Amino acid sequence: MNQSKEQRILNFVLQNAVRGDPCSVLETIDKYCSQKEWAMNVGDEKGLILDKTVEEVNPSVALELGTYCGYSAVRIARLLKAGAHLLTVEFNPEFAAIAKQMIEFAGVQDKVKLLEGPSEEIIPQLKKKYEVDTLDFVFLDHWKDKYTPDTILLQECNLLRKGSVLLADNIIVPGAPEFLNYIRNNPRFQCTNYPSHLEYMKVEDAMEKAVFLG
Ligand SMILES: C[C@H](C[C@H]1O[C@@H](n2cnc3c(N)ncnc32)[C@H](O)[C@@H]1O)NC(=O)c1cc(-c2ccc(F)cc2)cc(O)c1O
Ligand SMILES: [Mg+2]
Repeated sequence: MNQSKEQRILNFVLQNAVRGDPCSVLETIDKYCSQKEWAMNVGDEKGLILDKTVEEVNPSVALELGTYCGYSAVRIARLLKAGAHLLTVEFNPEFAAIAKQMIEFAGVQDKVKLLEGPSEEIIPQLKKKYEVDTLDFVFLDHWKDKYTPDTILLQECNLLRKGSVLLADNIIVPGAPEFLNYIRNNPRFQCTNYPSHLEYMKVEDAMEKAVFLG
């Protein structure tokens, strides 16, 4: 049975990146996806915005919705301080299996917990089952029409505290218009827009940062 694109990306990393070196894994994925096959990783340009936000927040507990191949999980985990960890949620079992291997090859598996299942089921389990108190940082990168319901769910589950930072990918492409409307008109969030480009393309995209005001 011929391989999936995601399996080809993983194989290219296993054959060309340096085991245990997260930067090498990120560079190798970016090389493959810009030169050979496009894929929906946050990529190197928007990745810099993600880096700066993670460094600014310096989270102890971070959540990512939409792991895909694990590119942004590796990107976030490589910046986490000792004792900090990332919970990343992916509901497609094939993608989750690829991401698990990507995270382990990069050597960040001790900082990342990959949770397989839909975000709407996992978010309500974070406190009791995954011993989360509150989240310092949330990266929204899953189905774009899930950004709003899951942001509401995070609040209902008391997972946000004053100063929790949300960062959402793909504000322009594929676009998250209802999320933008919700979050920018919600007095409990302070929003900042970061214009950028769609990963590996000259197409305009943007990220939106939203700080929860409590
Ligand atoms: C949605 C995907 C990312 C992943 O999210 C998982 N997922 C979903 N819903 C849930 C859930 N409810 N719970 C857990 N996981 C969940 C899924 O299985 C994918 O692996 N991301 C995108 O679709 C995406 C698409 C584009 C894009 C841009 C231009 C084009 F012409 C075509 C595509 C760019 C991007 O930057 C993306 O991020
Ligand atoms: Mg994305």
